[in-house]
Amino acid sequence: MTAIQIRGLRKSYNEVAAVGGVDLDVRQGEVFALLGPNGAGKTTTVEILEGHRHRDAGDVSVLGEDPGTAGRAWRARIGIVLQTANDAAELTVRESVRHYAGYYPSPAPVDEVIEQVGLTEKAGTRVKALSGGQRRRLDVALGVIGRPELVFLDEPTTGFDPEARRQFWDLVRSLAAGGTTILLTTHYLDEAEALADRVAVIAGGRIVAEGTPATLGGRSTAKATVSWLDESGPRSVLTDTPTALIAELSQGRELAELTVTRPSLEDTYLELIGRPRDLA
Ligand SMILES: Nc1ncnc2c1ncn2[C@@H]1O[C@H](COP(=O)(O)OP(=O)(O)OP(=O)(O)O)[C@@H](O)[C@H]1O
Repeated sequence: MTAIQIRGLRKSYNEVAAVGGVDLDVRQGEVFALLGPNGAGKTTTVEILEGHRHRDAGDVSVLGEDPGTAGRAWRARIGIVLQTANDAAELTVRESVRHYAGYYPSPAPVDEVIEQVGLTEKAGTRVKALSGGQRRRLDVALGVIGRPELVFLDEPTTGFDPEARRQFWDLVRSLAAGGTTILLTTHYLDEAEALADRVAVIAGGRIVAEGTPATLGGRSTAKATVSWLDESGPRSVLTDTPTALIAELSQGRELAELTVTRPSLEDTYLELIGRPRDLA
């Protein structure tokens, strides 16, 4: 089953193309990450999927409906984690989550969701007294309280400390394990690698690559770099067969400072966005 289907999506702002013909499928139950530099068109695409922005052209289906015309019942099936709304600062965390629960036909238990986002100790604290990272976790709680089938997470861990990021990743994994489809935008390549079943890279309003984090842009078949130190200094060779090369070089002796590396997701990503026109 397809949760999101996009065909030929276009959107311009005053003649400037923000999204210039995007095709994309997100399967039900998968965690899909949309990557791309600032201004690439991620937010525009996501806002169209959320029904918050009109498109100029193309077909879009989200949970079987066109977000441009879908009604309240559809809206209750999706969860949107906004980049920090500043309302309800006087309410406590629990009051705030309870308030949002009232908008949905079958919300999750309030305290369970507060626990899931790691805010149990802050449940009685006023929203205005939360730290930035805690506030962000509350945003997530508000986005998932309605037990959505599909959750949009827009740069969810910006400003999190490393421990909070790991906890947040666990939360995303537990949502995914429960069958929730997740569309994530992020600038953190390690986050995409840790969470996403598939990723797409968008640059200049077009998809320039799509695949699993392991195979994106031919990463899994890329040559390996074998590096070591010999009498003449540091050496490095790019090869398809690192094992054979090391066997030949070492002849049974130790090679100093030996490493074998393949392109990281970040290396591949940077290469992809550096020459999007070649690949489009
Ligand atoms: N309301 C708007 N009016 C005019 N231009 C806009 C508007 N919103 C976005 N744009 C332009 O559309 C392009 C795509 O913007 P978008 O916000 O979709 O990018 P993004 O990939 O989400 O970037 P970021 O990583 O910075 O959030 C940019 O060139 C941006 O300046």
